[in-house]
Amino acid sequence: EINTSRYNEEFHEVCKLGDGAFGSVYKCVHRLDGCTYAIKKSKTPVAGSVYERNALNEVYAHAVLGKHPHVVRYYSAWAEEDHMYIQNEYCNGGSLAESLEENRQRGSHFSEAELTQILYQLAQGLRYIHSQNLVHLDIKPGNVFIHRNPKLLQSPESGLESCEEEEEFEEPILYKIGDLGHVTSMFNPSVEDGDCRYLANEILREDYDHLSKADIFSLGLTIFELGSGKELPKNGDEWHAIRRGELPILPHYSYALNHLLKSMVAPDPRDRPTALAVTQHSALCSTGKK
Ligand SMILES: Cn1cc(CCO)c2c3c(c(-c4ccccc4Cl)cc21)C(=O)NC3=O
Repeated sequence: EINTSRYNEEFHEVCKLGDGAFGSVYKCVHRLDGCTYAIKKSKTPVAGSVYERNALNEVYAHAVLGKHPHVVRYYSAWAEEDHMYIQNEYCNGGSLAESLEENRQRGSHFSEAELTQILYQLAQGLRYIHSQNLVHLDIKPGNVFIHRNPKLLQSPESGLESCEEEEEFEEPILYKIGDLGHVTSMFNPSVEDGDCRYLANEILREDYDHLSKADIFSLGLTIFELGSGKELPKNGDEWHAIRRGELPILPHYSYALNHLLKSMVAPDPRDRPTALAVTQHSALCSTGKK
């Protein structure tokens, strides 16, 4: 029978979700369990190349980072017909990069409540990754995927009370850290620079003594970008000004949130808060967490 590949046998391909240097990602339905997954299909990397190391890092990281509400879940990986496949949890709400683009086109921006909710959830995800002595090293809007919980998006009067007890305390919208291709060990790192717009200066200078704080820096700039709606610089004077700690104030948001973001992008990584400290910050006290 033609195409006796695991991919075609086990999955029905619904549509392409994205393309990139890495390969292509497809939305697929598993023929047996009926669930929807995101499957990345990439060319088998050349043995011994940085691509192979990244591909293996990604699978090792997913295998270690089991189940967490704010990290995209991994199910399986396999190789066949000169391609590598990784089967991940499908998040139905797109990425934060798409949300950012929509806001730019509509001229709208996230509310303080939305920003603090995103920051709180992603800081929880980083707390978990760092607790496994791993670092992500490519936190950015394009690597944060959104999952809208349809059951919980209804308004309260529409029979919400009918659902299970614990569901009532779930967040209707979940933000999940994805794309673990740059993940490496906190203490025995093989660092592959992430997107330069979100890259901490010390990483560029190959100072890997505080890698978890590079993730905090990237998260701070990610939230700043969502709040400002403006493109972040890739290089030049503006890029260096931010790395000197000169972060513009976001007028639509509270002093507390602006102060927290400024501390997250402090020039000295030791001055930046840990992921745990971010989740406990006063700026996230009311709206940020349940
Ligand atoms: C481009 N693109 C769009 C989506 C759907 C967002 O609503 C997406 C996903 C993933 C990934 C992904 C990223 C990096 C590695 C592997 C995968 Cl499957 C890429 C995705 C992933 O792991 N889970 C996704 O939902």
